[in-house]
Amino acid sequence: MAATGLLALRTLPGPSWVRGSGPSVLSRLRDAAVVRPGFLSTAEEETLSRELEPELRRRRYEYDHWDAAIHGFRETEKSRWSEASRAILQRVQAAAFGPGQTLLSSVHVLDLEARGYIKPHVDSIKFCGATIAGLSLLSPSVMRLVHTQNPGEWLELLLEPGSLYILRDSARYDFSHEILRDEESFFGERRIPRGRRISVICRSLPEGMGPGESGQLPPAC
Ligand SMILES: O=C(O)CCC(=O)C(=O)O
Ligand SMILES: [Fe+2]
Ligand SMILES: [Mn+2]
Repeated sequence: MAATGLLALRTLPGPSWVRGSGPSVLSRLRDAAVVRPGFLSTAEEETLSRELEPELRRRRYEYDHWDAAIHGFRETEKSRWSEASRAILQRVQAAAFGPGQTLLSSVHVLDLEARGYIKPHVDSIKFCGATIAGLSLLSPSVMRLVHTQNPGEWLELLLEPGSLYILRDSARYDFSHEILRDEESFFGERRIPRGRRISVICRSLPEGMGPGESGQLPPAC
């Protein structure tokens, strides 16, 4: 029994927080769709949510028109951070971005209420570069990636509080991403009940765009 268990473990096609439609997509996106569970310590999670909470609370949740990608959310673009949070964001930068990549000067903070969700979309290639890196706080959620040309190819990422996800290159350009609504929030067979979730998202600038030009960016990507 033990030997069979070990063998099964060793032949699993990916880590237990990434699932996919098959071994090919899992291995192709191994470095392009990455989840690092426990990236934040509990103290770091608290640092971020304590800093964000008062700013978010001033805003109302939006339940947009039918064609909007995000439902049941409030958000802010934040460029001034406490020293403790800056240290966290620097760790994200070191973990997710290459030395040649410039980041958007403000960080996108998105607060999804428990019944909020994000429909499939690809972030604008005009305003965002090759890499998107997001920290998740408060509630677990499932992010699904679906190949835009071949919907039979998909990945699901289990985003626990304190985790960091990174989407880059093919995962960012060739796949849509979405955050599943509570009724559909399953990671395989496993039900992932959705509560309120805050994400803190860093993005690179499109290649060839200098940091000086980022002042003209729209409020969200
Ligand atoms: O909340 C997230 O982690 C992703 C948000 C997102 O996809 C977006 O704002 O474009
Ligand atoms: Fe997005
Ligand atoms: Mn967006």
